[in-house]
Amino acid sequence: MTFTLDPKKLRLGVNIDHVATIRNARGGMHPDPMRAAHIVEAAGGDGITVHLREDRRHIRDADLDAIMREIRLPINLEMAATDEMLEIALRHKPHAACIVPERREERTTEGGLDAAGQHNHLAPIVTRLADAGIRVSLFIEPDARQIEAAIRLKAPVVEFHTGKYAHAEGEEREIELRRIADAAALAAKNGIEPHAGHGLTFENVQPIAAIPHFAELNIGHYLIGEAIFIGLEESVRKMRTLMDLAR
Ligand SMILES: CC(=O)[C@@H](O)[C@H](O)COP(=O)(O)O
Ligand SMILES: NCC(=O)COP(=O)(O)O
Repeated sequence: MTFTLDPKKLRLGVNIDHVATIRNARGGMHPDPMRAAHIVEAAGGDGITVHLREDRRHIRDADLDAIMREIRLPINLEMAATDEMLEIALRHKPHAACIVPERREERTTEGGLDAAGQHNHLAPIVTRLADAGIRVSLFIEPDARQIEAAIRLKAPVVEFHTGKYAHAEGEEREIELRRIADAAALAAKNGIEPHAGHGLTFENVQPIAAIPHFAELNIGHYLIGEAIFIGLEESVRKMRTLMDLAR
């Protein structure tokens, strides 16, 4: 399926991985990530993000099959740069594939991809995804060296890892925010569409959403956590409103 994206809109991609985390804690089918994807669609989310981890700790292959079959929103598949994940992406042909670093023992994605250090490994993967019509994104740190590597790799999109910003406070947070804003400007100047994500919440999203170059934010863990208290529809709608107010 092809999508026409509104260049003026800051899109909200909702990462539904952690619905599967809760399901997997007990086995069985509840709560179903597909139901979450349908609610996101109804609540005004612009896309669904899933990270099919190598260890399948949350989203599994059958979830991806169902999402690709039934959901009418653009799907952003986060994937490690491995042969297995490349084969899965080429089989499903999602709207976008975001290449992320993965370490089996990490609790969550701890930083950006070393696109500069892994050029030779990443180049054929980026090319094969792009040749299949998949919009390739690289999940990188907001760092000029990594943006230059993305330019060399001809990636049309980068997603800046906002984890350091999300965990910082006071002056340190301001420094991280400036780093992200400068990186977004540099990417945009070089024809790369900047996205951002990781660790974003109702409290910290607005300064990121206010950065004019950003076209998309991908947010998951917090939205699913808040859904326990206010419902998923309200959680997505509230994030959407905060993002719109920041623009
Ligand atoms: C790349 C990234 O930031 C997302 O994949 C998100 O963090 C998903 O959750 P896990 O890190 O728990 O897989
Ligand atoms: N790429 C970031 C993402 O998909 C969501 O990260 P988080 O909001 O779950 O931390």
